[in-house]
Amino acid sequence: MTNQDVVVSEMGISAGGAALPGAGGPALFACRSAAAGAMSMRQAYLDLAAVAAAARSASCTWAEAMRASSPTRSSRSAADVDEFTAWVRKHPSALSEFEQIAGASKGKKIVMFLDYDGTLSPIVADPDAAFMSDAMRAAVREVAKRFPTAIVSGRCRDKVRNFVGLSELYYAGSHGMDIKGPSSNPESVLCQPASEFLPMIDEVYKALVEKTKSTPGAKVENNKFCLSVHFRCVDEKRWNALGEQVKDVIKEYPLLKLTQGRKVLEIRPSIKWDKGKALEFLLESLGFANSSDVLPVYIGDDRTDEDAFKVLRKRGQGLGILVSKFPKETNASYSLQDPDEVMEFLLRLVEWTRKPSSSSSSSMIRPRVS
Ligand SMILES: O=P(O)(O)OC[C@H]1O[C@H](O[C@H]2O[C@H](CO)[C@@H](O)[C@H](O)[C@H]2O)[C@H](O)[C@@H](O)[C@@H]1O
Repeated sequence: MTNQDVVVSEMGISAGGAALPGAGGPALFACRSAAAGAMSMRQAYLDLAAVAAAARSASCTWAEAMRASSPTRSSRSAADVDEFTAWVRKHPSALSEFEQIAGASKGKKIVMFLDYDGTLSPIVADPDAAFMSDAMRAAVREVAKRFPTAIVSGRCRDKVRNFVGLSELYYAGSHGMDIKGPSSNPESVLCQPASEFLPMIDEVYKALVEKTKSTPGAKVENNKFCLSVHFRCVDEKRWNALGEQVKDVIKEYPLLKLTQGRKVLEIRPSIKWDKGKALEFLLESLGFANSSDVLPVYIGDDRTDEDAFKVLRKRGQGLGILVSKFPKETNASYSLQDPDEVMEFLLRLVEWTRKPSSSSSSSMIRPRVS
C-alpha cells in the first residue's frame, strides 16, 4: 500500500488516570453506567509529536495522513485503478453484493446506522453548507419507516438534526456523546456521557478561535461535546503551523484528546466513548443487546466510523459499509463509493422489503427506557 492508503489511528496519547472534578455528579442519564469509563478516564496528553510518531509508524506524516483522509485527485492512473480494484475485492461493493446482503438479512431485524458528512451529504469546503439532497432525505425517511434508524455524527446533535430534518430518527451527535431518540417519543432515550466536559469544551473553543484566527482559512466548529478544527481551506504550507496552534491550546487540557478526520482535527473528551459505544448503546436501548436475530447496518466514510465497524466485527454481527472512492484500511466488510451509491443502496433495501419473499422484520420497535 502507498502512504495514501494509510489510516492513522487516534492521536491522543494516554497516561495516568486522573478523574474529572465533579465526575461523581447525579446519575442523570440512562447511559450513565455504560459510560463508567468516563469517570475513571485516562488522562490524555495531546502531542502532535506523538501524532507524527503514530503516523510515522504507519510510514507517513500526520499531514500526509490528513491529505490522504480526503484525496482530491481528479484523474486516476492505471495503477490507482488496479489498486482500487484489488481493494474492492476485499471490501466488495454493497450494491453488487446486494442479493447476498438481502439474503443474510432474511428473518433478521435490521437496525440502520448512518454517518452524516461524506455518507449522506457530499464533502464540501464549507461545513455549514453540507446539505443533503431532498432525494436522500426521502430515501432515509423510507428506510426509517421500516427499520429503526440512527444518524451517528461528529457534529453537534442539533446541527445534524437540522440538516437531516427528520424527527422520526435517533440522533447521536458529537461522535455518539449526545444521543436522543425520536422527538415524538417523550420517553425517548437520552445519553450524554461527557456532560461534565461542557464548560471545558466551551473554554477551549474560545481559545482555539482566538489562537487560529491568524491562519487564513482555518475554521473552528463547536460540536457541543467536541470541537473540529478544519484544515480543508488552509494552504497546505500552513498545516504544520496550524497543528502547532492547536497543540499550544490543547496542551493545557490533559483530559482532552485529539483525533483526525477528513482534513479536520477533532478535540474531544478522553472518555471511553465513541461511535462504536453509541451503536452498542442504541442496540441495547432498542432491546437488542443479546439478540441474535438483529442485523445492525452501519454506513460511514471516516476514521471515527471505524470504531463502529470494529464493534460489528467483534460482535460477529451486522454489516459495516465504508464509503470511499479510494482504498483505505478499514474494519468494514463492504464498500460504497459516494453518497449517491449510499442512496441507491438505501432505496434497494426499501424496495426489497416490499417484495413478498423478503421476510426481514421491518416493524418499528419501541426502545426500552431505563
Ligand atoms: O461523523 P460525521 O458526520 O462524518 O462528521 C465528521 C465531521 O464532518 C464535518 O466535516 C467534514 O465535512 C465537511 C463538510 O463537507 C468538510 O468541509 C470537512 O473537511 C470534513 O472534515 C463536520 O464539519 C465536522 O465537525 C465533523 O466532525
